[in-house]
Order: sequence, then C-alpha cells, then structure tokens
Amino acid sequence: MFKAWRWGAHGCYACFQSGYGATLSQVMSPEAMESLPEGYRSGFVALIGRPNVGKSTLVNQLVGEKVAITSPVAQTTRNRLRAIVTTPEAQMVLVDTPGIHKPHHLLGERLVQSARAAIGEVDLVLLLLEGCEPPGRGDAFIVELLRQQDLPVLVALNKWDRVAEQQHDPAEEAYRQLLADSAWPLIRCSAISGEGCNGLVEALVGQLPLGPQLYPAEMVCDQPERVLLAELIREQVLMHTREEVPHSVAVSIDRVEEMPVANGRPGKQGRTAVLATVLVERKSQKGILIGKGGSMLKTIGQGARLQMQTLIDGPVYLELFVKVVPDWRSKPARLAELGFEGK
Ligand SMILES: Nc1nc2c(ncn2[C@@H]2O[C@H](COP(=O)(O)OP(=O)(O)OP(=O)(O)O)[C@@H](O)[C@H]2O)c(=O)[nH]1
Repeated sequence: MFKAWRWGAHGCYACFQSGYGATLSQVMSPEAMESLPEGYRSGFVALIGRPNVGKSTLVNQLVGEKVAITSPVAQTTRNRLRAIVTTPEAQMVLVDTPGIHKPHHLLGERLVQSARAAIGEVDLVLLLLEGCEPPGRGDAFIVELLRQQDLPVLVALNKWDRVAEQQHDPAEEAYRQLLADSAWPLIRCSAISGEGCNGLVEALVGQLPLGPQLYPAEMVCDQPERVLLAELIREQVLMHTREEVPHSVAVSIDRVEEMPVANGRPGKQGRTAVLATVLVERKSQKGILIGKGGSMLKTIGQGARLQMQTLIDGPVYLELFVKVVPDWRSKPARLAELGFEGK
C-alpha cells in the first residue's frame, strides 16, 4: 500500500498557491492555523548548483528519507522536485533543481531553464558548491547569475567529509575570492554524513519569512508516486550503465496495479504490479540495457524492485520493457509527453 498521504499534489496551501484548486480553509482549519506558534516561518528554498555537487543527496539528508534519486553521473536530476521539512517552528520547502550546465540538446536546455525558473519562485536560494575541489567556471557563472537576483542567498560548501580526510582545504582561498563581493553566509556541510546539516537548517529557517504551514506536516514530497517509481528505475540505469546510455534514458510508468491475494499462490498475487517502459535513443543502447541473455535488464529490475518495496512498504512485481525512440531528447513533443515542458 502506498504511503499516499505523504506524497503527491494533495490539497494544501502550496497547491492552492500554485493553482491546484484547494483553498487554504479546506486544508488548514482556523484552529490549526491558530495553533502554530507565534513567529512560525515558512517558505521555499531553491537548491542551486552545478551538476553533481550533491543537491539531491542534501535534500534526502534534510528530509530524513529518500525522496530524490542520486548518482555519481552528472545531470541526474531532471524534475524540479519539492521536498518538505517540517519542524515545530517552521516549514521549509526545498526545491531540488537540475544542475546548471552548458546544454548540448533540447532536454539540457529545458533542465537549465527549469533550474533558472526556480530561482524566480522562491524566498531564498541555497547555493551548493563542492567544498573538496576549487570552484570552476560553472560555479562562477552561477554566482554571477545569483548576484543579479534580489534574493537572500546562503552558501553551503558540501562534501566536507572529503576535505576532513585530506586534513586541509586546498580550495578555500579560491572560494573566498569567488564570493568576495557578496555578504552571503557560508556553511560547511556533508550531505552524506549529515555533518553541519543541523546548522544549515537553522540558518535557512532563520532567513525564511513569517508564514503559515504550507503542506500537511506529514508530507515529505510533492511528486506523485508514479514519478518516484520511474525515477527509481532511472537511478538503477544510472548506476549500472556508462557513458551516453544513462543520459539517453527516460522512464515512463505504464501501469500500477494492486494484485489481489489468491490462495497464497506465487507470482503477482498480493503484490503491487508495476509495468514500465524504458526509452532509449538507439538500437545499440537497447542492446546494452537488455544485456547478454537479459542480464542487465534483470539487474536493473531487481535493484529498482527493492527500492520500490521500501517506498511502497510491500512486495512489488516489476515488468520492464525497452523501447527505441530515436533522438527523443531533441523532440519537443516527446519531451512534453515526458513532462519536460518549456518552463
Ligand atoms: N563524499 C561525499 N559525496 C557526496 C556528498 N554529497 C553528495 N555526494 C555524492 O556526489 C554524487 C552526486 O550527488 P547528487 O546528490 O546526485 O548530486 P546533484 O547535485 O543532485 O547532481 P545533478 O542531479 O547532476 O545536478 C553522488 O555520488 C553522491 O553520493 C557528500 O557530502 N560527501
């Protein structure tokens, strides 16, 4: 059974604000509104940074569970996911964005557009930099972009665990120079170990405006379950394939069905059946994804099924199909079908 109330676009103040149709009074009773402590803060925080700096890993660390997929492959994040951190004093909506990079195809352009658009829709930006190596041109570009906005910015130097291993930070001086003209607070953290993350939450909350709770306290993510199911499959593809293949893959969920229990017979019974299609751009990529005797698809399927079982909290039956759609990353209609709109 899905933990449905924790996911997806349900009636809440934020949905009301973004046009989902619910009204504030349908969601928060006046008593609930009044029970919020004085000085309650809420708002949206965009995580901005170049690919692979650890934005999604930090989102999962701050939320306390896996809501975003992560991988060592740059440009893992494709959708602008909202993850919700609720404390007794505040509610912070983290907007995980695709890494800002120089795009090479229409999909890349859409991803960068999506990250840039997020900057215009939030109360605060958390700029993530990779603390264990010196800043590159990509970081300088993003810093310049943020300087042009009239928004509070907090900087997190992530991957601090790696610096601690090296006992010193060879990049520190370069970061100081890069941020010299700004008065942005800088916090060191490790999204993997959690080191520095409490201080980071405190600093972020301190910069949020006063406001009501925007989402139900139990809710952790605004994406429907289907999106996360598709993402869990894509994560396995990212983990097990190389070079161009991970970037050429998209996943669509064709069907999710609860199968009734029938006399304890093995198979799909009593499981959640998930049928999904993995799109690739070329026939050769289809061959790689399927693997010798279907071995690669089996590995991907097994990994995704285990992750889905944790998400769903029950047994899953997963069937994967692979389909070639030449050049889908450059086709506006395909991108729209897969949810990558112009903005
Ligand atoms: N050692 C260490 N590795 C980290 C840390 N945070 C993230 N990583 C690793 O860095 C890689 C990229 O992490 P992601 O969270 O996918 O990065 P991202 O910024 O969301 O990447 P894009 O989706 O490409 O924009 C993964 O292999 C993570 O495990 C950290 O604090 N320490």
